[in-house]
Amino acid sequence: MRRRTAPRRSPKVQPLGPVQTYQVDSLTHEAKGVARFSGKVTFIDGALPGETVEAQVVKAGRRFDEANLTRILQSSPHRISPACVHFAKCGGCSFQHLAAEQQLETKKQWLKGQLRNVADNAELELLSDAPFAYRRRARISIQSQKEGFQMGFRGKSSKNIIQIDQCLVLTQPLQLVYAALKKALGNNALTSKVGHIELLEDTQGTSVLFRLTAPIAESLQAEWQAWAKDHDVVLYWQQPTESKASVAPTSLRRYELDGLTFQYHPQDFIQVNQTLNQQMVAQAMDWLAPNDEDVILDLFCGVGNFSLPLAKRAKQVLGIEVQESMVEAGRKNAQLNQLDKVAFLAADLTQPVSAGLSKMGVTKVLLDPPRTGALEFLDSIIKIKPEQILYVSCNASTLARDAEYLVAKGYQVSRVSLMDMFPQTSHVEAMMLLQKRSKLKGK
Ligand SMILES: C[S@@+](CC[C@H](N)C(=O)[O-])C[C@H]1O[C@@H](n2cnc3c(N)ncnc32)[C@H](O)[C@@H]1O
Ligand code: SF4
Repeated sequence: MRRRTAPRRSPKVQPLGPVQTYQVDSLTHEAKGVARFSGKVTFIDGALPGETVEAQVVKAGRRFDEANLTRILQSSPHRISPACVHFAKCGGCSFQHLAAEQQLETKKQWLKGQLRNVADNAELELLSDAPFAYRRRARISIQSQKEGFQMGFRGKSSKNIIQIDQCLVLTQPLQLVYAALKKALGNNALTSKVGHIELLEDTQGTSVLFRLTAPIAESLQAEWQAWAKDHDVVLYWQQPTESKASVAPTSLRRYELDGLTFQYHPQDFIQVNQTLNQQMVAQAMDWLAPNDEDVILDLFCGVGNFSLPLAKRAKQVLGIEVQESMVEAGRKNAQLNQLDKVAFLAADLTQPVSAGLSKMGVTKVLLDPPRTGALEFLDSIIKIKPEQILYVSCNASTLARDAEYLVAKGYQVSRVSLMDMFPQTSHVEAMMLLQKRSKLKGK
């Protein structure tokens, strides 16, 4: 018997509010203008501090409203014309309407505000580089439609894919690959069998990884291999049944840093901004100043981006990472670079690690956790009593939370730096050096 399905309830659509005039006071870290109307906070997409704008409420809440900018009555002196034609719709960038130096100022203020309880007096140092053409990795979405296909990124205010012709934050070689791909995919049988495409640029050149949603014929695969050869691109395929593409050891990727070579699978984590990564690792070596008496833990170590440079300078280094495949890559990278003072361990750092860490005589700890931070592992770090902790963070609020915990347990913030890894976006990366308080007092 056929089951009757309940009629789908359409989502409740809120009626649009009237267009009203707002004075914009400040900017959220997600680049929304903050204004008040009759005392109620309103977040206005696209509005800048100091501006008088007209906006229409699109979502009314109990505590705040969200509104769309309809007209700028008085513009901010820091407003600029976005360089990318897709900026209004594309969810990839949020700050292109704000001058580069003001973007940095906004990020500095946001980071300072987050760290006010632990580093109120610390001078905020800065690492930054080119405002565009910095992304050496990107994930492109593909959506096949009757009338053609969409290739691009998710939209700002919807999950829909926005058709992108050129993305200015990609490195120049990736922009060329993107354009060539877009041309070749038009009307090609592959288009309806691909969900995502991953682009990568490193010391090996550029690569394209197709994440297939359905198997494809060998002849089609051969056709694309020929395309890749013509465009000097390495091609990888992730089959619909695979969680990661199968890649032969001879086809692994490589990048270089600090005179070292790092080999990795094209889907392993690597830092997206190559220049900033070089500056960041150099700064970490400078601040932590590893020497031949230091025993150092590199937590959340990936394929050894910090562990190997540390191992060039320290007595002993242990890198810990949850992904077995990256731990294995770290070990191979140590061999590749003939570094024998570094070991790697696979462990989940949301749990205590039973590897006798407190007996190692650890002097310094470097940690670079994901956005969620490292709260669960902080007690384990404190137990080891390192003299210094270098915290690399991609989320200022979890950094602030973790730093407050460490400060309460006897550490003191000595240096903080904003690292502008992702210009034009609201992402804030930071580095913080903490010293054991007794050490600072010379006890
Ligand atoms: C921000 S990346 C940093 C990687 C590396 N330090 C680098 O610079 O390339 C964070 C790393 O933490 C790892 N990770 C995430 N959750 C983890 C966990 N619970 N335990 C251990 N490692 C974890 C990820 O696999 C990733 O490699
Ligand atoms: S991510 Fe690329 S396409 Fe999207 S707005 Fe930024 S520069 Fe333009």
